[in-house]
Amino acid sequence: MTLRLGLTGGIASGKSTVSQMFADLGAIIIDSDVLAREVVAPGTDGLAEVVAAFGEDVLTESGEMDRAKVGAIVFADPEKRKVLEQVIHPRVFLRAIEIDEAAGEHDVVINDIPLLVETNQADRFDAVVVVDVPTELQVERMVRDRGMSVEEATARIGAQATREQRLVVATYVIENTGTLDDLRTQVDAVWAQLHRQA
Ligand SMILES: CC(C)(COP(=O)(O)OP(=O)(O)OC[C@H]1O[C@@H](n2cnc3c(N)ncnc32)[C@H](O)[C@@H]1O)[C@@H](O)C(=O)NCCC(=O)NCCS
Ligand SMILES: Nc1ncnc2c1ncn2[C@@H]1O[C@H](COP(=O)(O)OP(=O)(O)OP(=O)(O)O)[C@@H](O)[C@H]1O
Repeated sequence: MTLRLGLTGGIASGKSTVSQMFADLGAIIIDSDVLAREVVAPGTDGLAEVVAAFGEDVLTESGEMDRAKVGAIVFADPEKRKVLEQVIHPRVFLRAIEIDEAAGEHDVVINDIPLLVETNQADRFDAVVVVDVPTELQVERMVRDRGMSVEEATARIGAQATREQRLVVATYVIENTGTLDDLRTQVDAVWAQLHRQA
């Protein structure tokens, strides 16, 4: 039986790092952030819809979506964020299902979905893994690694579900407050439990 997992957590909680650790153990990863880029790549109907909604100004000179510009617009205005999500989310969902359905019978498929709770997807998985970190650590990582201001980092966190809302749907919680070795120990433990569950 294919085992289907949802993996979620707040921005900069460590989802991609955890995904990579599961991939090293043999899981197939479906990364929603990657799909969200593919569905607005140049030449897609997704990008055409973004331009129809936000104007040609959100394109770079080479015709790509200017992510910094769109980010500045949508994280300052929830209505505009909704417009962007209405273009991107259904397309990401369909692509994820397609990839998921192609998985083999013995595979563990991990769907890395930052907005799993916000988009109400917990029920479609056999288990949900939540990567949990204190908000201050999220801000610290975004400022240190992504050149964001504290205000920008706080705006992104404010656009997401709370830690508590995510913990409600968690089958497994991974606390990412220690070292990468601590993180790997927890990933290994979840992997072992999943195989007992299967
Ligand atoms: C606004 C955009 C252009 C900013 O691009 P940028 O390259 O700066 O960020 P990136 O896409 O790498 O996202 C980084 C993180 O931001 C957070 N985030 C992204 N979109 C959203 C959103 N709509 N609401 C809340 N948080 C979000 C997620 O934690 C995500 O992991 C981009 O995030 C986007 O297209 N968002 C809408 C699609 C979406 O909801 N993606 C997230 C899951 S599918
Ligand atoms: N335990 C840890 N110790 C030190 N650095 C870490 C740890 N976990 C993650 N990081 C670092 O924190 C940053 C954020 O991690 P990562 O990219 O995995 O988060 P994410 O949840 O996937 O982010 P996003 O929501 O933007 O997709 C990365 O630079 C990563 O290397």
